[in-house]
Amino acid sequence: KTEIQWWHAMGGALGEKVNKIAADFNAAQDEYEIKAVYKGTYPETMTAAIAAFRARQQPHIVQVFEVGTATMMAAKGAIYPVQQLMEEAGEPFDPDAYLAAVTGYYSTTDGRLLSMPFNSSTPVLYYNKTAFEKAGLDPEKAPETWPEMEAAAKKLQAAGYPCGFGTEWPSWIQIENFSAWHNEPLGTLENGFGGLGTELVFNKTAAVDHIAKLGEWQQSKIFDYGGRRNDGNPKFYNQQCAMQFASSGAYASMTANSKDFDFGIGRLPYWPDVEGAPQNSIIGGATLWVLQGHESEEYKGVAKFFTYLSSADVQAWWHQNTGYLPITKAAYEKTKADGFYEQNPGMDTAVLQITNKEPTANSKGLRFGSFVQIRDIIEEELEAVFAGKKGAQEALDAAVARGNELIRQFEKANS
Ligand SMILES: O=P(O)(O)OC[C@H](O)CO
Repeated sequence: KTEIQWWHAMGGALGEKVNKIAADFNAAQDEYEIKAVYKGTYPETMTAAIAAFRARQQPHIVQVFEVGTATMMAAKGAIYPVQQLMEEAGEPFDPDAYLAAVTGYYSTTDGRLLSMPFNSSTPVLYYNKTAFEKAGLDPEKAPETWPEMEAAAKKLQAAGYPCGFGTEWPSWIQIENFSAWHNEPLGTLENGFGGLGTELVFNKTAAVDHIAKLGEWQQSKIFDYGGRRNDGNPKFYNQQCAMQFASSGAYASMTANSKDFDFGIGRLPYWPDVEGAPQNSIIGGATLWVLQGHESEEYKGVAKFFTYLSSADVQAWWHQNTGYLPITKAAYEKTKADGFYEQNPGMDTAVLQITNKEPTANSKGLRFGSFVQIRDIIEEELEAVFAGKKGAQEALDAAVARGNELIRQFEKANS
């Protein structure tokens, strides 16, 4: 059998599901063997793949989170664009079968898909329904605005919960998606889609007041910071925080870890005084990038695997079991026809939220060079606010200045 290496960043409950997809593909045919290998967090997996490429030990497929897109695009000799791969492997492929919000993020300006859609997500609000009942809140209704969030958090604290809400992925949810949802720019030139000359501007938008509020709320634990990536989720699992912002793709681990209470899923709240809000949220999660340097027979196997992975059955199963978006129109239609959303209220929140309105220049996604490093900078500055060391304006000014420096370096290296 021809072996194909797939490096991924899906641990825990998600890792088991990735292994099942690989095992099912391996059992469904006898020419190719997919070896799924867990390489750690998203940043660790991306770094490992870059190092492996330099040492000529690269896998065929690597899962890269959405903020690595501009960096991967710039690594021209290292990547094998998927649309080209599918054509050269003679594999039937229709980019229009995927949701526009997903293909738009991962295509060149002339509409050619670069990486394979797989696990796209968007942030949502998970809330403890049992806690809502105890606090006299309606367990069937999530707070819709930030003032409603504050009021709900205070009631939950009065009912004995130490913290109102926490957040996963602080920059992704509280800055990047916050900006799109409020139709505010993160940067110029359509958030970087319009060219490498872009610059960050989120120190001049509604994001400043929002981060100031989070800093203020941290004092009374209406909001309680729990760390980067998904490090804060245990505070929700152990019922310290009664609400948690997290990826729609956190659903599998939410289900596995929330045995003692029921949870509901709501949309991201918005500030009613910001015109245009709520707009639409943007996708996160990851796609599968194919790396150069392997045999054409192996790439045929990669193409066959991608066809399998994108089939309505596999995608609908993945979506329904993980909370990641149904990335093809067929998987979405199948899920509706299955009656899944009636049986699982809230599981359509993510797809409704990314399609809430026609995307604007501020809400179709972001494409900034070195954004993996910029996100670290943003989170470092946010942590200074939450620790009471800096004001929101000062911290976001610093994040923008430091981020723009990296963007200028990236522009120089790639033009
Ligand atoms: O937890 P995920 O897979 O939805 O990813 C969240 C962020 O988009 C990662 O950059």
